[in-house]
Amino acid sequence: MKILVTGGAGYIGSHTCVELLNAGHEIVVVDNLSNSSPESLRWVRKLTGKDFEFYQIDLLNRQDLEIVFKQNNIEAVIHFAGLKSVGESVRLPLQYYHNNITGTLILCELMQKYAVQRIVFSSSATVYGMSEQVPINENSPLGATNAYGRTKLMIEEIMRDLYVSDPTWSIALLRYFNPIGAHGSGRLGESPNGTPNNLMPFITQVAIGRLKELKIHGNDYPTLDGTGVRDYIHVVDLALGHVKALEKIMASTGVEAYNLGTGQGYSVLEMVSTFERITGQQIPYTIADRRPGDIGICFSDPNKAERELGWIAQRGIDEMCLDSWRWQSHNPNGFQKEEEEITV
Ligand SMILES: NC(=O)c1ccc[n+]([C@@H]2O[C@H](COP(=O)([O-])OP(=O)(O)OC[C@H]3O[C@@H](n4cnc5c(N)ncnc54)[C@H](O)[C@@H]3O)[C@@H](O)[C@H]2O)c1
Ligand SMILES: O=c1ccn([C@@H]2O[C@H](COP(=O)(O)OP(=O)(O)O[C@H]3O[C@H](CO)[C@H](O)[C@H](O)[C@H]3O)[C@@H](O)[C@H]2O)c(=O)[nH]1
Repeated sequence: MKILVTGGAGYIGSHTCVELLNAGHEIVVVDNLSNSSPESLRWVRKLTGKDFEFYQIDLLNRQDLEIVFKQNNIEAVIHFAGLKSVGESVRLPLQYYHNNITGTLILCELMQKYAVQRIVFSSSATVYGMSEQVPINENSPLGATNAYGRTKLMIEEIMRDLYVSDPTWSIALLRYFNPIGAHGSGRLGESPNGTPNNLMPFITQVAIGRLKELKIHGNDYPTLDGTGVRDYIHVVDLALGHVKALEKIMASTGVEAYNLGTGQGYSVLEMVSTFERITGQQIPYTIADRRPGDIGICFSDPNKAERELGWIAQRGIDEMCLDSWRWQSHNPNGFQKEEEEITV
């Protein structure tokens, strides 16, 4: 029996593949490589010493995806595949709705057809919208401020309807806070296309000299130093959360949302000074205007995941910064090939 990992070549997916294989699961990966490189899967194999099947397939192609279900004995799905850029989703809403929602519908239809009724879905803290009440627990009000966030909310609702229609489904909706960091080997990490939107890849690209300076988006929020506060979580902890969620959905039916965060908030300036202290690199910055749509403070109450999944984030902010930097310094251009010469 195998676990189907959609979007398994991506940032969080590839780290989760490592932890699934390390935990003794067999996997099969589907990814269209629209935002990733097959290099990540090569490293997953190398780091774990285990092999698995990879299908370069688009979820929107029902015929191709059905072949995966026919050729493999799948017992559960971890569904990462989706487009994730907030700004792009505002410009290209139809593309986001089509890819994320239609892709999920096709996946779930095939799951139903092949009686695979267990799924772990990549949701996001973005489903809490502009909520300024912290810590945020799973019962906090939901809302979306952009098309990307709305796809996550809609998919959560679709999954709830699916469970109502058939209570043999078992579904975990994992609401990630801010994943950063990289595999401790420095061989797997986040490899954004173009200029990064998110804080940590921006910081590491300043440190490596690809970008000149960080622009801090606002220093007039009601936080300790005025800059935005977020709940950063190490991607390996996040990956381990998927292994725990998988165990949970294998053992029971239902549909449940879980926050995956540390429960601790750090400001942008705290992130910059921690990164500088841990890596010895200087991060020049300027203060710019607030970024439209940003909130001041966002951090999780992660207790439900601890209680019900037996999961708790172990890695602190120092390790997150160090691992992000190790990845970036080993791979100055991400997965864009120059590292080919590097030997392990
Ligand atoms: N990284 C974050 O900050 C964050 C936060 C919250 C939620 N999430 C969600 O977690 C999931 C994984 O995020 P990530 O950071 O690893 O992103 P990523 O872009 O690195 O990974 C997503 C993968 O899905 C693939 N993909 C996209 N559309 C596809 C399709 N139609 N068919 C097949 N493959 C497709 C991409 O090629 C990519 O490899 C996404 O659903 C994202 O929305 C991410
Ligand atoms: O160049 C930058 C980038 C970010 N920031 C600040 O750094 C903090 C974190 O910003 P990110 O863009 O890294 O993360 P967000 O919390 O804004 O958003 C991310 O996490 C959300 C979940 O909380 C959603 O999943 C969303 O899709 C994802 O991009 C914010 O205060 C932001 O204003 C800067 O100052 N400069």
